[in-house]
Amino acid sequence: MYVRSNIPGPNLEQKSFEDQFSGCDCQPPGSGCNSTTCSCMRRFGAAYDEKHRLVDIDPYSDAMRPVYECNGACTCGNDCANRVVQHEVACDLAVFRTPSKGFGVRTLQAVLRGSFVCEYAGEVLTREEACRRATNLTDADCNYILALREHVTADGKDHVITTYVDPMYIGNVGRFVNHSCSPNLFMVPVRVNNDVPHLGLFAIDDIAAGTELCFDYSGVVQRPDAKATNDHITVHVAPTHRKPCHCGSTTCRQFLPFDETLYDN
Ligand SMILES: C[S@@+](CC[C@H](N)C(=O)[O-])C[C@H]1O[C@@H](n2cnc3c(N)ncnc32)[C@H](O)[C@@H]1O
Repeated sequence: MYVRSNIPGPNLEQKSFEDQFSGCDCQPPGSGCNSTTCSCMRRFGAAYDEKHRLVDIDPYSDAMRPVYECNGACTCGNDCANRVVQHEVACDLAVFRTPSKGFGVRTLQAVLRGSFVCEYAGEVLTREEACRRATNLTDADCNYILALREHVTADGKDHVITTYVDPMYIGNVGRFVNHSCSPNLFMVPVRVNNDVPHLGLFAIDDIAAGTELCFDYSGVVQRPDAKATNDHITVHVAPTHRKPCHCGSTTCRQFLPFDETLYDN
């Protein structure tokens, strides 16, 4: 089943997915939203430039400021520059059959660095449901479950917020985006109406029309000059769970990233 954006999976309340944030009172046309006057942008600054591209991109850093877009309670209107991921798929994409990775996605148009491409949308799962589904997969199945971990500091303490998204049964085109050890997309959690993040995929660099789109499933983007290494891959997992990677990159780590926490309950 197709969804534009994340929806609650079993045992998750619809309420958390409804409008919860208050809005700005900036006025259209052109919204007038900017990081000085707009209450949505004032906290963390402008995330996007006037061409709707992410500013301050550093896909290789594991620290990035949160992205909060204008939302349903704002008066600025749909043309506001602080609304990007909520507009869904942003360029012409085609799903195609790859030689060794199942289906994949390619862009039919050139994509500029920092541009939003599409969301990785699906059912948001509890940890228990994510583990149950992961454990039921056979080695031949595609694994679509993505665990996003956000490290935040609040009240002087460090917290990890984990969001499990599964587009296997219910999702959008993002479910067909394959892994690469030298990706051209990276994932940014973006919040719009509530605390449930949208998993936005953005271009790391300019991408030519016809290119396959991929992101690094580990959530860590290696610098282009990095040497191939398996260091970050947990070695004590059952080898049957580890799938060979066919990304073809010269810095390929040979196996797809594997999240053992989905198998340890
Ligand atoms: C999110 S799905 C991607 C879409 C999938 N290829 C399909 O046909 O629906 C993830 C699955 O795709 C396959 N896959 C993705 N990237 C791959 C890669 N670099 N090498 C081999 N298989 C890959 C694996 O089976 C993985 O579990």
